[in-house]
Amino acid sequence: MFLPAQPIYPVAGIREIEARVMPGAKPSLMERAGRAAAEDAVRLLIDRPGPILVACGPGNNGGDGFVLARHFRQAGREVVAAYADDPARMPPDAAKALADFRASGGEPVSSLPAAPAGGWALVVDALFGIGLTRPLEGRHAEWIGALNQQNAPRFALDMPSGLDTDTGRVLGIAFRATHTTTFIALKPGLLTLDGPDHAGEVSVQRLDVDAAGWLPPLGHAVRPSLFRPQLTPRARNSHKGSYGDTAILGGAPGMCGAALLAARAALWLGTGRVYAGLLDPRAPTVDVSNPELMLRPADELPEQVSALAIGPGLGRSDAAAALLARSVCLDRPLVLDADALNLLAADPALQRVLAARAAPTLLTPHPAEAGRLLASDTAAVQADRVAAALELSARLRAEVVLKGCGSVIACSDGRWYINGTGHPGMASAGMGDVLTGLLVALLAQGWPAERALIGAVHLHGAAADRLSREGIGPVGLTASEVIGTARGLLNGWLLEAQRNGG
Ligand SMILES: NC(=O)C1=CN([C@@H]2O[C@H](COP(=O)(O)OP(=O)(O)OC[C@H]3O[C@@H](n4cnc5c(N)ncnc54)[C@H](OP(=O)(O)O)[C@@H]3O)[C@@H](O)[C@H]2O)[C@@H](O)CC1
Ligand SMILES: Nc1ncnc2c1ncn2[C@@H]1O[C@H](COP(=O)(O)OP(=O)(O)O)[C@@H](O)[C@H]1O
Ligand SMILES: [K+]
Repeated sequence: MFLPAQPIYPVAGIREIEARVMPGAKPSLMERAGRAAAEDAVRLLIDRPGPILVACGPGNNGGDGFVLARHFRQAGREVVAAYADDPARMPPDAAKALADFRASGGEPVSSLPAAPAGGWALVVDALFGIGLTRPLEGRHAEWIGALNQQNAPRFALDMPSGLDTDTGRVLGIAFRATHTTTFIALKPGLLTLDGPDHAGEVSVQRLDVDAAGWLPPLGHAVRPSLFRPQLTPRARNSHKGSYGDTAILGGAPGMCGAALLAARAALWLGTGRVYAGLLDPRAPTVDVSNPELMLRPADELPEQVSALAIGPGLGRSDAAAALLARSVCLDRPLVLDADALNLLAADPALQRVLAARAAPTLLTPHPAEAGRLLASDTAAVQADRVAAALELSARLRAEVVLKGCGSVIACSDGRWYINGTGHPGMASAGMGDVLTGLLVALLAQGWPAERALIGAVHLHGAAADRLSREGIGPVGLTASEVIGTARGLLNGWLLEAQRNGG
């Protein structure tokens, strides 16, 4: 279960690795890629008779497509390869793949044929991979539009054509794959923004290339192995002081629920004692469904907690700003969320104080909050989520999660992660507050900042995924429901870790 985290490389990294593979290596990378993709495709073809359509593009991605097409031809399968670019401009490996396809008796057609009566058995996109440099238009865009209409499994080689490899942005139009086989290693664009909607199920074919051996990766896809060292059993001889105290600050008039959600999440995830400091003078003094919580006026909280979170339902009043300024000065692990981030964005002096903190700072912005913090906007952040998260992390010397589809976690030393759990059912009010509560709970129990952030983000999404599998979501999933399931999952991982060697 605790599989190693998979490396992720942007285009520049893949190119660097590719350049280090011995030029004359046999079989060539393209032969390996086309064959490996064909092997993955066989799985998609089970019980699907009929011809395979392979759309090949002008570069090496097209070459991979011709290798795949040749393998299927040689296996006796009917294949139609569509190719309408200029063979004179083909890179040498791709030209050889085309020649080999012809030598096997195949001949490409130059327009995209209509589907046969029984439909295609499989539609393969070998138009563009990591070499896409600009938005697709004209014939290429038309082909992709037509391929997306086919009622068959849609299989992308390396990248769905039209998806930007480094950012997951759609450049004009993009192939909507049900499955993608990507070569050498994962790429950010498969995992964040529009990537997951276009890549479908992703399989990595390493092609016998030891990518991490050539180029130590800065990026990884999140797996529980990244926080496995924290999954240790509780000492029998322990007490509530052993599991930390935490305080959640927020709860302005009309927004107490946000702070209570975070506080509940912190309690249910194992914090020894949880305080909620509420700004609303008419806030409840007890949470009847969780009377374990200690509700206090925001300025009457103990300051010596193990970890602190500020932001859920905080608002932007003067009192909120004063509370934030005080919190930033406490020498404790500190999570900033929601309006704490908005107040911070408007206060450059406070940003300098924050960046000089000795204790860990963790920021949990969604794209709009990240845009304000970077003095840019949501669109600029979404245009390159990894870069935006890294910039924020470096500027404020903080660990950052940029939330949304494929949450990006950036660390101030330049390493980054993309989380794969979670779904659009989480786009519902209060979900971010629950993440803040999970995170501060792990910090209070002594998890180091980076592992706590990775663990909380992964757990949050995994809990929502489990609920969805049970029919609780995606539609109508509530943030409260995620809390109990997250508790169950964390306990499950703890048990699993003990079974696998304590
Ligand atoms: N790296 C590896 O280790 C391995 C790589 N392999 C494979 O090679 C792929 C990378 O190949 P690649 O570099 O030839 O790029 P690719 O994606 O085929 O496209 C480039 C072509 O598209 C063109 N073009 C670009 N944008 C365009 C647009 N909007 N509209 C129209 N044209 C556009 C561009 O032309 P230009 O920009 O020069 O006009 C050029 O002709 C990689 O994804 C993988 O599949 C595997 O074989 C083995 C291991
Ligand atoms: N489409 C999605 N896919 C995966 N996770 C999502 C998606 N939409 C929202 N989420 C997650 O749900 C949470 C929403 O947080 P946030 O935007 O702060 O909401 P709120 O302010 O309502 O609490 C984040 O952790 C985010 O990553
Ligand atoms: K492709």
